[in-house]
Amino acid sequence: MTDLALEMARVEYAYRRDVALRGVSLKVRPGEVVAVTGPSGCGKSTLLHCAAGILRPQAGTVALAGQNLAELPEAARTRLRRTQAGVVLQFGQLVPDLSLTDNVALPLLLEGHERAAARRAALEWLERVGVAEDAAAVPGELSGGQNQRAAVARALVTGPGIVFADEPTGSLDSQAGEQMMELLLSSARTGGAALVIVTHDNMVAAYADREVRLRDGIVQHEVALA
Ligand SMILES: Nc1ncnc2c1ncn2[C@@H]1O[C@H](COP(=O)(O)OP(=O)(O)OP(=O)(O)O)[C@@H](O)[C@H]1O
Repeated sequence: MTDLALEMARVEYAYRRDVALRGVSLKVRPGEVVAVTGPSGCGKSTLLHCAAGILRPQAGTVALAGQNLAELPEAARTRLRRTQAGVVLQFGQLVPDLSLTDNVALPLLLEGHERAAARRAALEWLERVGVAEDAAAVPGELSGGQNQRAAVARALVTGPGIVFADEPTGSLDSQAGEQMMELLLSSARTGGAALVIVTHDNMVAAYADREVRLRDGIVQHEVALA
């Protein structure tokens, strides 16, 4: 049996006063593309951060590649998160002082890969996402779209089983947004990764196999689109 890329069961998460998730369950199969939609404040980003192991839910479970995050010791959990879950945020969130190559190599270096090999792998991904000629530039010298492309390369360089993207087209115009979606989908396919995209954008949801709509911290409905 193939493990699910992601399995969330009855996940609850509250910030100090705000209850953001009230028992969310979600299964994502390997290679599947899921859009998470819903009104502002319904818990989409919180769901994504719990799924990617960035936030720890107060109740419920999250498993990546069949491994329950809560049952792992801290180091193994960090490692699983780094190697199994790629994350792309709205503004790329690259390290400003590092070149694109070093930004993309970073997750591999953190995993103990040798520097030359990490940089080679980073360059290969920068080439795939179409910004190889900017490899030596730092993020401040490049456009939002170029930085987003590098962020996609960084999310995929470790060969994760799943990529989480939070409003990946939010800072782009509609044409650049569509190019970003094509890139995310083709990159996920090349890397064999599932893709979970949090979005307000109907255009983005149209690329998904399934739409999961949240409302007030629970799944309101799921629709198969493919
Ligand atoms: N860091 C935080 N501290 C306190 N409350 C927060 C924090 N982040 C989110 N919240 C609250 O949790 C709830 C869910 O927020 P979340 O950002 O997950 O929703 P969202 O659907 O992603 O919203 P948007 O579409 O506007 O980005 C909201 O009520 C929000 O105000």
